[in-house]
Amino acid sequence: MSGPLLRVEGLVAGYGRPVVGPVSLDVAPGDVVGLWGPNGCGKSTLLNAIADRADLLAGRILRMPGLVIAYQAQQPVRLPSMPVTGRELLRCADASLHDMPLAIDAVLRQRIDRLSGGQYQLLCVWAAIAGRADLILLDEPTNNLDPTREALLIEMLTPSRLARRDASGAQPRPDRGVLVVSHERRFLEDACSRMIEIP
Ligand SMILES: Nc1ncnc2c1ncn2[C@@H]1O[C@H](COP(=O)(O)OP(=O)(O)OP(=O)(O)O)[C@@H](O)[C@H]1O
Repeated sequence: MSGPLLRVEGLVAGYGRPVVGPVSLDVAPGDVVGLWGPNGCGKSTLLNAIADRADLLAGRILRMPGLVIAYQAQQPVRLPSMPVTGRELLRCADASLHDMPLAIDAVLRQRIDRLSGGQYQLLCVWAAIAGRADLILLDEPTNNLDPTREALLIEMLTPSRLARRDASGAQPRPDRGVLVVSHERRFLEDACSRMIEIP
């Protein structure tokens, strides 16, 4: 693979009217890129535009041909009644159970509507990270997480954990990228290879 997974050039995005931009950035294989900025500056809107959920009002978004994107929303949808287990949720997301942290393994048999906010958040992040996506978009993934689980999330985002293995299973390849939004600057400094500030 050569070239970036994603290239954003002079992007202005919004909902009928512009709320963010112009912004330019690249996400290359192996990158974990943080988007930081104050509440309301348009971080989620930028992710939404990349995931085709907001209006692209100027500029352009170039995606590697065949790029598979996983998108973790700021508030993962959870209805009052969802009689689905953690394991079934991961199966729907085509997420691997390989190398899964114990904290996630512990909730696999439970119904997702009975998980705590932090348990559900971490499960959803794993569903995005451990699936087949080449580019993973995470919006405020630390929501509801205690310090232990936040440290676990940082570990889940290390390049060696994100890398896919080749056919022999031996050689991890840095062929995936992550774009992560947070208003927590310290988390991004610890988790990301690079940060971009949205004014
Ligand atoms: N669906 C929508 N329709 C219209 N305006 C919206 C919509 N979603 C967000 N906005 C507006 O876009 C602006 C940017 O919101 P956005 O959620 O992208 O900011 P953010 O930087 O992610 O904020 P936060 O840190 O609080 O999550 C805000 O003024 C918000 O009111």
